[in-house]
Amino acid sequence: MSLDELTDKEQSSSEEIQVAQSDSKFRGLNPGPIPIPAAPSIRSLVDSVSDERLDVMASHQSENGSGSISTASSTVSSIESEKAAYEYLAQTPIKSTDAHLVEFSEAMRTVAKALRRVAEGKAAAQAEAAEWKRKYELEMAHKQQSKIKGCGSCVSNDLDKLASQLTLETSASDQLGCCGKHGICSHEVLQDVVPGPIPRPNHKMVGRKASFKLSWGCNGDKNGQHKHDFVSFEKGDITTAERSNKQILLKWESPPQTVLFITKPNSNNVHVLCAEMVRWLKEHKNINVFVEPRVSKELLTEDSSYNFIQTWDNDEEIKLLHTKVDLIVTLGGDGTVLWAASLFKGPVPPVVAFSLGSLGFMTPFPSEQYRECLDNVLNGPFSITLRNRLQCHVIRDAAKDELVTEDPILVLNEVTIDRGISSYLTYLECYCDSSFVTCVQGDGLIISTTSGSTAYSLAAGGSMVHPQVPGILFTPICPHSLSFRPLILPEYVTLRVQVPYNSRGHAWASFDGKDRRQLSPGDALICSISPWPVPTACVMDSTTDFLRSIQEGLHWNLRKSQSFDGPRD
Ligand SMILES: NC(=O)c1ccc[n+]([C@@H]2O[C@H](COP(=O)([O-])OP(=O)(O)OC[C@H]3O[C@@H](n4cnc5c(N)ncnc54)[C@H](O)[C@@H]3O)[C@@H](O)[C@H]2O)c1
Ligand SMILES: Nc1ncnc2c1ncn2[C@@H]1O[C@H](COP(=O)(O)OP(=O)(O)OP(=O)(O)O)[C@@H](O)[C@H]1O
Repeated sequence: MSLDELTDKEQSSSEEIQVAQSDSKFRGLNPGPIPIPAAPSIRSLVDSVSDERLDVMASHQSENGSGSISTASSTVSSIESEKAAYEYLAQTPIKSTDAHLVEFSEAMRTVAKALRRVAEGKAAAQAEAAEWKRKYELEMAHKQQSKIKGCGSCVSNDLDKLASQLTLETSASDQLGCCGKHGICSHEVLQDVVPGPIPRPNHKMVGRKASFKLSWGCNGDKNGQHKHDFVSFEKGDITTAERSNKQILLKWESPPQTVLFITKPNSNNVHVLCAEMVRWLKEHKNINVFVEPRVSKELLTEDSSYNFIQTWDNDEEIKLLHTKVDLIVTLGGDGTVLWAASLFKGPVPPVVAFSLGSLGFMTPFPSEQYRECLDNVLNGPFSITLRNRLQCHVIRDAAKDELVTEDPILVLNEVTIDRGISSYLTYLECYCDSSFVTCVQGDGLIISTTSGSTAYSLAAGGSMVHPQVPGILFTPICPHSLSFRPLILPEYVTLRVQVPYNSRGHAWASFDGKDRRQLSPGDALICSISPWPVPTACVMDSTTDFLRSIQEGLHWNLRKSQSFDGPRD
């Protein structure tokens, strides 16, 4: 076959070639029949080897240091392999036979496979490095917290459990219950006098945060206790009769004293209601109130009698808010709940979300009845939904040798990786723990919590999932494939999304619809469930509130009933 014929043939066989390449690249399995590559395709194979060479060179430091790649039959240097490929090309006469080409294609495939394996090893090493960094940070946090008075053994247990969760060996439900067998103690990290801004003279000193206990129970369950051993092996029988998660109740053990308000900006309704609620809480419940700096300024400008409100001045003080605040009240829509959650990079106090938005999926409390609702919550007990968050790390290829990586970002809804302003398909390699999942070619990918399942993931065709279901949703955005169905993965996995070196463009990650970050070829995003969920108060209970939201918010399965008259069996 002449070169001209080969060039003509390339057009028609390009799809086959792409499939063959992706087989060898991503699965490392027997790729099946090999299409005969045309001359320009040989060139592209060499180019792809060249691209991957960069990857291999970059990964030498994190590999065993030998600077060589081990394959089943031989050890090949990536640079040598490329050189050899070019030499081979130079030696191959234009009138080479199909057999030569097939042989060459096989050789290139073997090299590509080996390079791929090295690239995967590198990505795994990066993921591992990120985990170790987090463990180190945990250790530092542990040291800091051990200075703080409280339930010392609980802190250490908690951190141990947290660390073990990071190694992805325990389920979230196992972490629960540090102080008591059937609940969670809230007072591991509290101290008598908390650091922070100096209170104004007429401020009541905040001593300790309110103490509470969580218990698990459901209607008709008399003992109301959570069974930890939900999988037991007795007399040779395995049973799952006792479920890990039942409706969770929060019962105050000491009265809550401090409430933080987070409010939607630029809304007059919200502003008026906030001013009214703040005053009511102070005058009728003697509650200390924190508001955002913007709101503090607004209220004090209007009326100096609001001088009892407290606020913060900088990020360091925000980091301490969780040690002072018993309850968060949000006034707005779902976006305000997301905003409130984003302020807390660690533990989050229970959130009471009042609906002042249009949809209000996570805002079940009616603002008109705020007195009654707040009374119920302040007195307790009340049901909560523990909403998992995803902890996302961006790992930069360019910063692979640096000790300090970017801070993790916590999302309540989802992290989205999309094509941003690029007009090319996103090209993303996805791994779940150490297994290759798939390669996304389309507009992007949504990695969502179950709370986020009714947000962007839903719009992209994902399932709606009850927020207490322990899972992570993997939902493609406009995949250019006929068979890419969304997945739901277990909560204990770590997902890694990598922009491959041979990607045509950049990808963009956004976190709960905010904080867009560019991902360049070689960069990766690593996500796992965070140990810090967002506890949201329920009006009724988790399930009733969820069903009410999908029925009233989304008009789920709304259809006129069929009339009685008409044909019958
Ligand atoms: N095509 C889409 O549906 C699409 C596109 C971009 C972003 N979003 C969503 O918007 C969220 C950010 O919300 P925002 O209020 O800051 O932006 P926004 O003001 O653009 O509002 C987005 C809409 O999504 C709704 N929403 C948010 N979280 C939800 C949830 N968990 N369940 C059901 N509905 C939910 C909100 O009520 C609002 O109506 C992102 O996390 C993402 O899920 C959706
Ligand atoms: N306290 C806040 N500070 C800064 N931005 C906020 C705050 N609260 C909410 N936002 C932002 O304001 C936007 C609108 O908020 P929200 O979604 O609560 O209102 P909405 O759009 O009226 O309600 P819905 O989402 O139900 O339609 C969101 O993008 C959110 O991130």
